[in-house]
Amino acid sequence: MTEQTTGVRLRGARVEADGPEGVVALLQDVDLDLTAPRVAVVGENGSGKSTLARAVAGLVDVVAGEVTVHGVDAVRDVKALRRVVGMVFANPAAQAIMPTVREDVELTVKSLRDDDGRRLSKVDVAARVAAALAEHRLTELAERPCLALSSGQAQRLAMCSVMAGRPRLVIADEPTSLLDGRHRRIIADRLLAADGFQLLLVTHDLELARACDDAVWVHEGRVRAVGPASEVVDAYAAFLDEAVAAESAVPAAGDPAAGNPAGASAEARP
Ligand SMILES: Nc1ncnc2c1ncn2[C@@H]1O[C@H](COP(=O)(O)OP(=O)(O)OP(=O)(O)O)[C@@H](O)[C@H]1O
Repeated sequence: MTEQTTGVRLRGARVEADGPEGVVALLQDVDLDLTAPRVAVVGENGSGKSTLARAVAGLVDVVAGEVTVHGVDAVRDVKALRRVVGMVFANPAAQAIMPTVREDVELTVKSLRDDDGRRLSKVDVAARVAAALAEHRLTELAERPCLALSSGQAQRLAMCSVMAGRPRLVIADEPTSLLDGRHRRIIADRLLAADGFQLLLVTHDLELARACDDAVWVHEGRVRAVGPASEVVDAYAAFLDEAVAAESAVPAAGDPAAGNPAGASAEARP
């Protein structure tokens, strides 16, 4: 068997969880070959996007099938997987490990090795940490305790610490959800540059998803569509529009606007 050494490959992947009525599949029959530099993952709440991201990151048990990430068997060799994958979680507060911003980035940089497999010198580490902090507009916050960061600052730190590890695959789960417009642009541009890494971007931000090369639409734990981002995102957006239209056509109890085409749209109602 030839091994795919770039990109992400899944074959028949299945993830399960224990539900009140027994085992349920959170993901099933997932076959994907993701080789584009930037791949968006879209889908409704609870469809399985984060589960897919976590399966690729080796953070959930894949009970059946194969997952290969840049040549690494993600199901059986999680230690090797750690060297090629960096993941930014939807909840950045859970991500910082060290007491201060600088130390958190430093921890990642210290794990790097030079081309000969040697540890980096102290001078090198300090220079790379300073560059990473500057790139993510965190220099002024370098000595701040991680626990004192605002949620948007914590999201930027999470991104900075992951990027500083120079992973071949960056998995970002809603990386801009907590950011103001300026920082959303900065982080989005950095991610979409996909400079030296492949990006797997889980997002509800369809503008961001469209800016990727390819997209995967996850629906009820299965891949509903995969292909060029503009096509997949357009299909998903049309599905959402239809779902909203169908819902607003059904009168809800105590809601006089429901079902009235001249009334408030579903989005406009609280
Ligand atoms: N450990 C678990 N045990 C049981 N069910 C789980 C578990 N983890 C996730 N789920 C369920 O699996 C489904 C998919 O969850 P997932 O977080 O992957 O969705 P998502 O597409 O990322 O959603 P969102 O857009 O809301 O973040 C959801 O119904 C969720 O409740």
